[in-house]
Amino acid sequence: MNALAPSEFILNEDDSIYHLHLRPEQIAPIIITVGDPERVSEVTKYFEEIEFTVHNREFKTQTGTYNSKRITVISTGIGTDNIDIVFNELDALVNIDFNTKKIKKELTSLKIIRIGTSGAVQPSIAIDSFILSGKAIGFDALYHYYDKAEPAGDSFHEALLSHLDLPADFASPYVIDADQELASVFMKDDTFIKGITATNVGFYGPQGRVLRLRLREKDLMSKLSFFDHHGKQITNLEMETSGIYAMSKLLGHKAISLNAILANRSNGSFSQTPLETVDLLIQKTLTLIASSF
Ligand SMILES: O=P(O)(O)O[C@H]1O[C@H](CO)[C@@H](O)[C@H]1O
Ligand SMILES: O=c1cc[nH]c(=O)[nH]1
Repeated sequence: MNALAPSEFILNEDDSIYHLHLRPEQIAPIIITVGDPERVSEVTKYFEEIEFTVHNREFKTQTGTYNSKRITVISTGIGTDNIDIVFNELDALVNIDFNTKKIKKELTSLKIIRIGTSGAVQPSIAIDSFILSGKAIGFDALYHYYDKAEPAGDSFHEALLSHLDLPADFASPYVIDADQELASVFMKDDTFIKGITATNVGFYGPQGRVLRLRLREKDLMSKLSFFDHHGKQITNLEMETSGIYAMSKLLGHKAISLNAILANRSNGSFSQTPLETVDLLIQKTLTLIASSF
């Protein structure tokens, strides 16, 4: 194959990749993603060693060692548009040769774990609990831009589309599963609830929040909470998981998303201890990584 053109595979003057500002040797095989750049050091404060800190725009990265395992922690900022950048560039860091600018023959598969915050849509899900997204429903359009082998008719997806019956000018929601192997490692800890996560394209209107603007699809939140396909219900809302699952599936990486439930939209409540809840999820995640990989 030809070398990738400088307009497609973009390197900075120091030969780091365009947005993340990272070089291939700076990436570990285990990646933790967080939304908030401030959360990166909340994870790495538990590391024995931090090799470096690189920060460009919303993308802050630290690689270090926890319990002798090399781990990279990176912030994605908010939204699946950022996920497109982070995942293409993380993949390029391991699967494109930075000298020849060609795709490597032997591809590397990363283990990727998101530690995020989220709002529950079912009344039974307690504030400050933890959900592992077994499936993600993408209300964003990211997955539609990439060529893929279409899955054979999935009855869950078909039932969801017909239940939601969205206007034709909304993106058509897509559904992608978590990596089963990684999910089973984390489900060994019975504090995780296995859920179905809706990833929305905004925090306000797209998640049914009304401040000053009125909504077009006024009953979208109740449609999400009442959807039931043979006992499978949508549990929570956030803004990155579908993109993470889509890009990981397309690129051959293994991903799971862990959600600290800070809001419950069905009863209007919000966590009294958001920082402590996220910290507990961080500690649980690091312990499971250390004991399982
Ligand atoms: O806490 P993070 O990881 O950013 O996740 C959630 O919080 C943000 C909204 O407040 C969105 O990014 C949503 O996905
Ligand atoms: O309600 C919530 C809480 C956290 N993150 C979201 O995207 N929504």
